[in-house]
Parts: sequence; C-alpha cells; structure tokens
Amino acid sequence: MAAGRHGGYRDNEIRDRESKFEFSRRDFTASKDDCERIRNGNRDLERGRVRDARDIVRARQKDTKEREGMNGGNRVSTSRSDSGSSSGGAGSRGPKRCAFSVKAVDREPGELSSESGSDDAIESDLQVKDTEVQKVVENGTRSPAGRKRKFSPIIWDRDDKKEASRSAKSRIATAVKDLPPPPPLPKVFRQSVIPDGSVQISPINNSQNENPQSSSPVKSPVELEVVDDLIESPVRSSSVSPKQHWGNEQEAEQLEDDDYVPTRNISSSRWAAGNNSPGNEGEILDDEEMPKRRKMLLSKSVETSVRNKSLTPELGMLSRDGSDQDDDYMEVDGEHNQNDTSLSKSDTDSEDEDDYRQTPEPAAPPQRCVDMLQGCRSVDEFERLNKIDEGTYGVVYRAKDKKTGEVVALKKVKMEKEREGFPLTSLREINILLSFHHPSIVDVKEVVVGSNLDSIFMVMEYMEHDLKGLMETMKQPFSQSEVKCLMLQLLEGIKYLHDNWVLHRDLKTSNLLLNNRGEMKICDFGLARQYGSPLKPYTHLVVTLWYRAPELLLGAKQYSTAIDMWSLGCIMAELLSKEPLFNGKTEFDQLDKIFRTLGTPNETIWPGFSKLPGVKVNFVKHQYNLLRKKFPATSFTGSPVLSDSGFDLLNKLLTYDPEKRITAEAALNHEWFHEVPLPKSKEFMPTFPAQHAQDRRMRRIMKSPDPVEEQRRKELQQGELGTGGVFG
Ligand SMILES: Nc1ncnc2c1ncn2[C@@H]1O[C@H](COP(=O)(O)OP(=O)(O)OP(=O)(O)O)[C@@H](O)[C@H]1O
Repeated sequence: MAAGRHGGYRDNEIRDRESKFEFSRRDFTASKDDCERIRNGNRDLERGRVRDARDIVRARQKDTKEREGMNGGNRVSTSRSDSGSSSGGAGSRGPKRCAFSVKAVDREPGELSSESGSDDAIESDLQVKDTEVQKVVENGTRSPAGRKRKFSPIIWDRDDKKEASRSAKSRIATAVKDLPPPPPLPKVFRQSVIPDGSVQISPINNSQNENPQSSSPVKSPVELEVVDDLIESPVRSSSVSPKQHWGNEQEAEQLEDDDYVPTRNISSSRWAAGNNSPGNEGEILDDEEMPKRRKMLLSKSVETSVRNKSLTPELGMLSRDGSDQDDDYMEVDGEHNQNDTSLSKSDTDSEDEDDYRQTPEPAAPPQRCVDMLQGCRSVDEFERLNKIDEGTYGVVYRAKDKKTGEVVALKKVKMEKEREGFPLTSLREINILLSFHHPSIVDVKEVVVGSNLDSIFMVMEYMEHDLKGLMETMKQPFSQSEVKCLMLQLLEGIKYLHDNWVLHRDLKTSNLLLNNRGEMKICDFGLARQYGSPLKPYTHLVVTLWYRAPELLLGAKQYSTAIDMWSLGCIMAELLSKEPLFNGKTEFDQLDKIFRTLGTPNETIWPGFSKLPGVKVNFVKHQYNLLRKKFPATSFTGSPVLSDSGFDLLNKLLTYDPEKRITAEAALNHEWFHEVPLPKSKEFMPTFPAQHAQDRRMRRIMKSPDPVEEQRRKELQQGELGTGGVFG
C-alpha cells in the first residue's frame, strides 16, 4: 500500500513527483517539439506515451553527452554478454524472471552514495576522488564484506546554502566529479574497465562467480529506466509485428510515423537463448521456448540505461534549486497540495532545463535495444476469482492459473491516471520484487500482460490476509508469542532489505501479508528505494502518517534505515494491542500524539533535534514517557502486557534519535525473542478464515478511522474507482 492516497495526503503527491511526474517533466524539457505539443494540448494518451518514451531516451542521451563532456569523457556503460539463465543469482528462479534491464545504481535523481553513518563521513564521501571510484571499478565485484552495509547509511538532501549559491554548471561538474562510489551492485554483476575508460557492468555467470556469497538473494538486475521500453518495445520489435502480438493496430500505425526507430529485439535480453550476440538481433522465441521463459523480457539497451543512470545525481542536485529550497514542512504541507504543479516543476525545471534548450538535440543514436513483452504470458491464462483490494497504483485480484490451477494474486498496474507513461512507482516495485527473494518478502512469480500495452500484471503468491484487515476481524490481539513470531519474520525481511541497500519506506500493517501457514511477508514496494544516496527535498514525506518516523515528520533532510525501524516499532505496538499506536490525522497531530506518549524530545536525548526544520513550531513540552502505561508488565484492565525485555525492544524501536534507534540486526538478537514465552513457530500460528470473496478494501474502508481510507470511501461513493472487463 502506498503511503498516501488521494487528495488528503501528500504522500501520494510525493510518489507522483518522485516517480513519473518529475521524471516526465525532465523529459519534456528535452524536446521543443514536445513542449509545443503540450502547449497545444495535443496529448493523445497512447501516442503521447510512445513519444514521451522516445523523448526520455533523447533527453538522457543529451544528458549523457553533457555529462561525458564534463566528466572528461568518462562514461559508464554496461554490457550483458551472457544468457540470463546464469545471472539471476537465485538458482533456477533466474531464467523465469523477467529482466528489467541492467542497472548499475538504482539512483534517484540527486542520490549519491554514502557508506558511512556519520555526517562527516557523508561529506567525505562526497569528496571521494575519481581514483576511489576507479578502485571499486577495478576490483570488479566487491568483496562480500564490501557489499554489505557496515554502517547506517543515510539518505540526505543536499540543500546546504553553499550549494544553493553555486551555479548550476559548477554543481553539475562537481557532482559528476565527486560522485562517491555507488551502493553495491546486485551480486550478479561484475564491473570492469574497458579500454576506452568506460565502466562495464555485466552479469556474472554462476560458474564465473567467485563471490562466496553467490547465493546472493538478488535474483536479477534492477533497472528502473525501462519506461521507454515498456511503451515502445512491443511495437518496435523488428521481428514481430505489434499487430500480431497485441492487436493494437492504431498504435502500430502511429508508430510508423515516428522518426526514431531503435532496433529492439529480444536477443539482447539476458533471458534470450544464450546467444545474444549482436548478430542474433531479431531472434524470435518459438512457441515452445516462450512459456519456458515466460517472464517479461524487459531488458533494454544496456549502454543507454547505465549512462542514463549515471546522469541522475546531477539532475537531482539541480532540482534542489527549486522553490522548495527552504521548505518548512509545516507550511509546505498546504503548498504541496495546492501548488503541486509548480513544485513539481521546480523539482526539475531549473537550470537543467535551460541547459537542455541550449544544447542542440542530439540525433538519437541507434542502440541495442530489446523487445520486452514478447515473453510474457497473457493475463487470459488466468481465471479471475475476485478482486482483493484496490490501491492508488494497483488493483489486486485473486486469480487461478488455468494451466496449473494455482491460486495467485494479480496486481494490475493502474494506468488510468498516468499521462506520462508507465508509472515509475510500479516499475520500482516490479524491479525490487523480481530482484529480491526472501521468505519474508512477497514473491512475484512473473509479469503478464493484458490485451493492450497498458495492462501489466504482477503475478504474486497469494496471501490470505493482510495484517490490517486481519486485526480488524480479530476479537483478541495476537499473544506475545505470536507477536514474536510475526516480528521475527518482519525483522528478517527488513534486515534483508537493508543489507541489500533498500529502504521500504512504507511499512504498515496493510502492507504485511499473512497466509494460513503462519508466514508473514512484506508487500508494496512502490516507495522502496536504494539508499546510501541523497534524495530530493520532499522525500522526507514518505511513509504513511501513522508509521512515519519523527525525523521525517520534522522535515529531516537526512534519513536512513531507521525510518523503517520506527515503523516496525509502531507495528509491534499495534500487533500487541490491535490498535494503531499513533493515529494522527495531520502531521502536526501525529507529532503531538507521539510527544504525548513518548515525551517531547530535546537536544539532550536527540542531538540535532532543535535544528530540524519542523522544530520551529512550538510543541507542548511533555515531560514523561508514558509508553509503559500503554504496555504494562501486568494488567487487570485488559491492556496488552509486555515483559520488561519486550518493552525494552519497543522502546529501542521507538527511540527518537535515529542514530540510536535499534537496527534490524540488533533487534533480531534482542533477548525478548529468547525469553518465555518463546516465539510461536509458524506451524502453530492460528489460522483465520480466508475472506476470499471479500474485497478487503471495502471491508477496511467501512471500518477504518484512517483518513486515507476515509478519502477512498469518498472516492468510491463518487464512483471513481470502477473497473471494467475481467481484470479491470
Ligand atoms: N500477494 C498478495 N496476496 C494477497 N493479497 C495481496 C497481495 N498483494 C497485495 N494484496 C492486497 O492488496 C492490497 C493492496 O496491495 P498493494 O499495497 O500492493 O497495492 P497498492 O496499489 O500499492 O496500494 P496503495 O494504494 O496502498 O499503495 C494489500 O493491502 C493486500 O490486502
């Protein structure tokens, strides 16, 4: 579930800005034609998407040129020289996975990496020399120790005054020059330097992988920049007519007009039949081969993609110059709602836009591109059973695989509100879920397509419940031993994510799924990010309000894995009491509720607190921590009881100072899990009647006091959320 939904919450806007909107605005700046087209209101949806996708490519190519110029010709490129079957890193799962193309560093615009937990170290990271980058590169794959996060890396926003006063160009140049080493690549990649000085990143065959951690959980490369591929690829296949495959004649005709026709073919995909030399472009999988591979072939031109990736930091830095430079979160709240467009514009339409305009648009170079969707099965191969839930970005169905009879969850990526192409939020989610494999993370089995290009479905393992819906139907809260079982699974999943440089950023009970085998899994990775890099100024507005860490609520420009740990504290309390711990209605109310329970923080317990932007607001000073009253050691009033060590863990999860907040690893080793009552084993967890036929959303929104759900109810009443067809 996403942080915010419609209207009432800025989280939703944040998602938009972080994903397609910001992305697309930047892309629009690349082409005067497109600007013109927008001005004229010529925004035919399908055509627009295809064109936008092409513009994305162009804009990035332009970025690349500029960057290369500034970066002394140093260029990052990737190559994929082996077949996909060997590079997934998840054993037999690999070949079935769709590959969303190679990505060296899944960076947000503006992200740089930090491998240190201290601010000083961050600064010094920023000063990292080219030689250090080179060293990482020359070492090829990092050592296991090098890959693993040693300190608490921090996501931060670079908005210091000095930086604001620098010219855009010097900032770009500095950013390019001083880029710290990126977060580690998924272990399936190797980096090497090729003679022209480029960094080459290529998948590693299992047989070649000398890394002792070859059982890397990372199954496939992560690449977010497949927007263009997703849109263009099927119709641009050099081998297979779009009409044959998708029956989208109109789009095919439109595309014939297009001046830019990159060669796309599935042989460039890592899942292509082990022979992906350029000479084999145009290979078509035969009917027998297709089901075997059956995952989306979402690879793209690897050179383009990695070069594009390398561009994002400086673009993000430029975006810091926007009007949100000095944002006061309390005031910005309203502004974000009201001035969404202008703020979004400011995120991207700064000097970089001018730069785009000043630079002649480069001819789109032919790239090795791939067709992505050909290997996907059709959603028609599933029988729809019922709708489970509908979120901002997806509709989730229960469905049955007609061939195997397996019951699955199908999450359809919502496209109706997307004007600028395939939603980046969904791409992030698909990529992360395809890349990661862990018992505590919901498994995406494959991606299937609907009858037109806009329909993309994630096929996930079906989970009978989400914790939010489940707790609403339970008469009693979970027992301590059950909470321990659930918390252990949750902590394992979070540790796995954090070890792999990913923040979930939207942990809450509705994003925790439970099946009738006592297994708990984390879902909804739409807000998840690789971390170790600075993000844009508004990204402190992630995480649904009730589970949002105080540093985010107070507008901190730096945040880290600790934000997920705070959410876990809120979830632990909720599991014990069956009630949300802090159910604020606004950010101010949320902080007020936190301060009333835990006491108002101060400089002593949280150094740096008083400098946080939101602390300008005068909060009532609550002196005492009353949390123990809510979770006493013994109770005659029905309050949830919690042992001393359990309370210690809860306190450590809800520690104000993010630097001192407990990590997932330390929490897993906490003594609470070793004292009686011991954690219940999964097999002995209670089972609950599956409410298959119920739309969880309907059930939830009728009951929930969550203002987000309230908003949904209104929308439902207004009939906004209708869907048509078998799968919407
Ligand atoms: N694999 C699954 N099995 C069963 N139910 C699922 C599964 N995945 C998601 N759901 C249900 O669908 C709901 C919405 O899923 P999800 O949060 O991924 O969608 P979303 O569009 O991102 O929602 P939001 O608007 O909250 O972001 C979940 O709360 C859960 O109830």
